[in-house]
Amino acid sequence: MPEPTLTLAPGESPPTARELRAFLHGLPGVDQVGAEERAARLSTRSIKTSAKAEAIDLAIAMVDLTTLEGADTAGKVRALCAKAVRPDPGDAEVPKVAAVCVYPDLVGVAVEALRGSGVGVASVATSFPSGRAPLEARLADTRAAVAAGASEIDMVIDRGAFLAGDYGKVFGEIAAVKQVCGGAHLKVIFETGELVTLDNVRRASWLAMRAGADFIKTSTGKVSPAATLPVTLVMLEAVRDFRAATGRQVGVKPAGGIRTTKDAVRYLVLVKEVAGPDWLTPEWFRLGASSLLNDLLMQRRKLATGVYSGPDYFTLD
Ligand SMILES: O=C[C@H](O)COP(=O)(O)O
Repeated sequence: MPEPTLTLAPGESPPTARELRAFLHGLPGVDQVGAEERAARLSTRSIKTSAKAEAIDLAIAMVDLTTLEGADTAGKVRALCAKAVRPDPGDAEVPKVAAVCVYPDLVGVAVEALRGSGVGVASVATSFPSGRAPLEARLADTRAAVAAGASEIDMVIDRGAFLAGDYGKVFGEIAAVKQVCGGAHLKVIFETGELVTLDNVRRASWLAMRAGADFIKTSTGKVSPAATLPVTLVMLEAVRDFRAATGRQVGVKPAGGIRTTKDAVRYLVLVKEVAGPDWLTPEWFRLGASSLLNDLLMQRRKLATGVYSGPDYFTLD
């Protein structure tokens, strides 16, 4: 990996567009076949029953429980928040999730419902999911979400600018959003299904981390393909190498299309094998999902009781 010559110290001026391009195109190319093969190999790894129980609880604690529909209501968000704090009303041992993720206008409702619970409130500010709005509008969206109490902001990058090679624009926008985040953590969404190649995923990862991302996130959940194991593998390599180069740890959040316990466990194996156990906590790894939690709860109950409760047992995610 190249030396971290472009890392920004506080107050330091950002790299020029030319420097960024040279840096990002100087990153080693991703061996696409190798990445896919390694992800497939790790995904077949089986884990013992006791380890599976631990993995399920860890996965629950890592969920960003998400609702991002045009039809979302305050009532739906309140119900989701209750579920986030107490995922299984019949079992107080089930951990709470990491955060509830909503549109900016519903942040206040979630903040109120989650007060004192320790569950975070994440908001997809920046004109999610397309990001197609003037920067000022995206910054205003972010400011409003932070002012309403969001502890985490999930921003989308301008994929058009990125694909056109306008890395300076993307860098500047991430840095600007980071600035208005204040104390809120910034997750930067690449929409990897639109980035075409794994080389681009690696470039976007380094670009976002250098611009100040606290987390890098695969997808909005609105574009297919969304999260995949090979894409997440490349992002996990990037955060591992970035920490080795700069000393700063950045989290990873695959999101979109993650629906089963089997999928979740595959991601956890990938985290441990690629980035390492330091990332195996909700502080550094999240699963963005609107309909994963119920499967985790059903599999958890089945492991504990031997009986499969069925999808009707739990309230909707
Ligand atoms: O950020 C999270 C995603 O929007 C969730 O996607 P999903 O509905 O496919 O689980």
